Amino acid sequence: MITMFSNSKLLWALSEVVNYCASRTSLPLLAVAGIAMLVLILASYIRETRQLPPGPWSPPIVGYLPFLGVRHKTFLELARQYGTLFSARLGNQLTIVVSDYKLIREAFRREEFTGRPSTPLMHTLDGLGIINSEGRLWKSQRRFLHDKLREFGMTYMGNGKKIMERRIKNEVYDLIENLHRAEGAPIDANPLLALSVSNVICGITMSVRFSHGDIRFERLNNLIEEGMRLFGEVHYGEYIPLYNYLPGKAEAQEKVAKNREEMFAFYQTLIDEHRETLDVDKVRDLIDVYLVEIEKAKAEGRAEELFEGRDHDLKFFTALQLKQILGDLFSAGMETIKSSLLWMIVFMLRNPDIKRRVQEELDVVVGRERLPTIEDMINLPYTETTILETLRMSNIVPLATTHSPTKDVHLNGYRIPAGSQVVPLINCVHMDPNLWEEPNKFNPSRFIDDTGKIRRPEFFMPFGVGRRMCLGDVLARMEMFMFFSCIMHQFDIQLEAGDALPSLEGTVGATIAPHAFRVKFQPRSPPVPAPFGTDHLHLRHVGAH
Ligand code: HEM
Repeated sequence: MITMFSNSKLLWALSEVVNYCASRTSLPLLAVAGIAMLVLILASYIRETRQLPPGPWSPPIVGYLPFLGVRHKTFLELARQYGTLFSARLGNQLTIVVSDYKLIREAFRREEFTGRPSTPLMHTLDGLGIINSEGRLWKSQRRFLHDKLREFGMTYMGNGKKIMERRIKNEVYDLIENLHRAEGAPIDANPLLALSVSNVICGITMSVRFSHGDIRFERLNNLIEEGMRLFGEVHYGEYIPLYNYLPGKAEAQEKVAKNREEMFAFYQTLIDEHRETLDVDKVRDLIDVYLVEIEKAKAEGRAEELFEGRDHDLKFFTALQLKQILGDLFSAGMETIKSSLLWMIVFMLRNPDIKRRVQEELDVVVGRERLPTIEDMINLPYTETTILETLRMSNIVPLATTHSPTKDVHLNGYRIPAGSQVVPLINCVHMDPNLWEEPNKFNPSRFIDDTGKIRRPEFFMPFGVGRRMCLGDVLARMEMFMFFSCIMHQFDIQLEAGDALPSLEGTVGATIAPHAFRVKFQPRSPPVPAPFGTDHLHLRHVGAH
């Protein structure tokens, strides 16, 4: 406690008095000095707590954790009670929740809010990668990835758009072929979407595509799913470190580390293969991009400085940072798109009028002779706003990622201490009746202005905002448009007679995804000649067929 308040000269002087009295064994003086010190500590604690945003009372040690339930829902309730900026102690972590869109924008544009909280999970990941890194490593990696991913087509500008469209189109055509195979019978679309969406991101990062029924893909997916479940199990340990020592919890933690090792072994095989065939003048994917950087740094004798000197495995050619980047992009780029597409299907099943309007727009603008392309996006405002409305209502990442101030800062008159966890409550912004008319109604037209153009209000923030906003938003928008428009163009999606409408309550995991449901993909007539039998660039199939 004394070290906690070491900046207070008065406390320091008092502690000197206590030490002096203790050395002279002057008991009455010692008691008085001790009490004075306790009073000062208490006063200082109260003063500091008073400067924090208001929030619910909570017991010591566990804080508000026992009452937390489903985090984004509980936070919504607390925001209604304590306002747009509130604080709550969760175990040993102070959490600050922001639900006013202007405050979220104000905070997240500031450099100080780009830190990540220091929790046991963050330590497992060694602060490497892009999602969990911070400081100089994050800054340099974010700039590097931003530039390199643009070169691979993650841009709306120039030739890049065409490159990316070609990648996505191939996966869309494969998906359509696979959906046709179901011959209109009810299916769970989840695994097929997971495969197609994974192939897009794995193509960009590792030149790998998986086939339907591929055991390596199933294993990777199982590892990710198990990772999510295990993360749920050790979740309290993020707030109460001793929790991880309870029976069963240490094993769960060990399993998290083991799964990560297995995934990294998979990436390592691919990295080794890339290294053997590397042509520095002909980079194929993100692995090559990193290998070229690493080779360059080695040749210039600055390998130790690469990645801010954090990747201690570089000298063993195992490139830990590269593996964490591959893992980050795979997990961030797969689950999000897949869940969003599943929600689009759910909303279409629940709103047949809107489904018909989307199909009419596609038929008029694209016609029945070909499939939609990225070029059509600008002429398909109703299709595009149906995607935006899905993002608004599904809130698949309701709490974005947790930020942590790198130093004490002030926001809206309150003190936000360094190291606290700052959470933007995006679901609150997206469902606020003061910002959206009838927020519970699925209405794509709310994104269309009087001139028929698409408008994106500044309180629409599915990709987060500020310096750490989503790095893959351009890819995400292209993918969602291509997959959704082509599915809607080719199929009429329907429920099996007697099946209940899929619920709007999602399953909380890495994203909020719809509960499992079955849907029929009825080919639309007249049949569309699709350019199937696709060209898969230079991608390599891995695993068994
Ligand atoms: C519908 C699809 C997606 C949604 C809704 C989404 C949403 C988000 C959100 C809310 C954040 C956190 C922003 C913050 O905390 O300030 C984020 C971060 C991130 N996203 Fe996405 N995302 C999507 C797709 C993608 C894709 C396809 C990629 C892959 C390239 C990707 C890569 C990332 C990365 C790397 C970060 C961390 C950025 C950083 O820490 O600097 N996301 N995303």
